[in-house]
Amino acid sequence: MVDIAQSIARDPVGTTSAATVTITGAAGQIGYATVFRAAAGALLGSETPVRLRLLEIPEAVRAAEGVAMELLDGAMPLLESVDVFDDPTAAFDGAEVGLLIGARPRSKGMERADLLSANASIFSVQGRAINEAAAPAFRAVVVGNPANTNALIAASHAPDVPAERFTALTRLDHHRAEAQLAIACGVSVNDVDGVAIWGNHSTSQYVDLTRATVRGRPAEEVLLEHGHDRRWIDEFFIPKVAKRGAEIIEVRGGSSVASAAHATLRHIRTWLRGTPEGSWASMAVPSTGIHGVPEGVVCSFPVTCSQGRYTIVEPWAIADFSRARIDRSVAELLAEREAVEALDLLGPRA
Ligand SMILES: NC(=O)C1=CN([C@@H]2O[C@H](COP(=O)(O)OP(=O)(O)OC[C@H]3O[C@@H](n4cnc5c(N)ncnc54)[C@H](O)[C@@H]3O)[C@@H](O)[C@H]2O)C=CC1
Ligand SMILES: O=C([O-])CC(=O)C(=O)O
Repeated sequence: MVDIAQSIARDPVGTTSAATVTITGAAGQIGYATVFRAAAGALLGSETPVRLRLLEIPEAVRAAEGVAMELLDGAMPLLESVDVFDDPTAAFDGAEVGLLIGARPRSKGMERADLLSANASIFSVQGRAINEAAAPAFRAVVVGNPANTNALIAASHAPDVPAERFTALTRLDHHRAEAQLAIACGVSVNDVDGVAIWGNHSTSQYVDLTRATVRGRPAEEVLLEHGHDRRWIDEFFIPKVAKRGAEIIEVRGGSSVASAAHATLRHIRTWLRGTPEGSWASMAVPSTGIHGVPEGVVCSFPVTCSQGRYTIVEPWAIADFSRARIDRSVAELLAEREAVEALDLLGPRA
């Protein structure tokens, strides 16, 4: 079977064959915000037709059918088909891309760690379904929280699918960091580059500006000109980005939806279509032991992408300032791993 990334890379202008995309939690908020844009070309490009397979729990299947009806009502030229399932194995049949969104969101006052026991079992079931039914080229992004550890669980139950195909979403954090950096420097997001998110998609994440640039100059130098020193980065900027999810819940009255959908689409699009020359994105991926992060956790790193493959950026001399923060977030990932091991949720590949 042709890998969808190679197919897109080979023929970016017109005759790419349809891709099968499974979206879980399709009747939920992020699902609803994602499916229409996926059907309109924002996921795989405006040349690639899509076959959407929507997975929901039985209680929400009717709502998902309503979403499918609306998709049909859009008369969307790229939408080849849309089907609704409550059986994970049927939903992942032939899937080349999986957007694993379906899970409970947190509400006011909850930490993302509180979702571990509520959501983890979903991903063992889906990992097994993917192992059984997905296409050989399958790639997944896990959005449902705690996203990194849910991706680890899914991968552990899918031993026949390469582990590196299970990733988790930290692109939203990456976008948040770009936006806050641009605001602090009074420039457009188009003028900033090189931010990186390390570790867990949680408040322990390390938002790294050490390689970031603003109009090609070191971001820390430009921030200083705007009155923002290293202390400001540590005490204001990093927590601002890491706690943005809670701030949105506080202000909007519900967790991030459209920005999460947008980041999910960009994550897959970047993976399949590549990062611009000299630039990187942040993705949570199974650690290879690189950058001092042990194997056995799904950790966010700066990555470059080309032809459907991502590569964690080459190790650089990480300052003590950064090292301590990366290690703290990795320690949290290791603790989450221990917690799911204790719940017996890791599968045969663990
Ligand atoms: N990684 C990230 O950057 C972000 C992650 N999230 C997470 O995304 C997840 C979804 O958020 P929302 O869409 O706002 O929640 P929602 O409650 O609006 O929708 C979740 C949907 O998932 C469905 N679902 C639950 N269990 C399922 C299963 N086993 N199979 C298929 N579908 C299932 C529910 O029926 C519901 O329709 C939450 O866990 C949230 O914390 C949210 C924002 C950002
Ligand atoms: O904070 C939450 O619960 C939702 C989320 O993951 C985010 O907005 O980053």
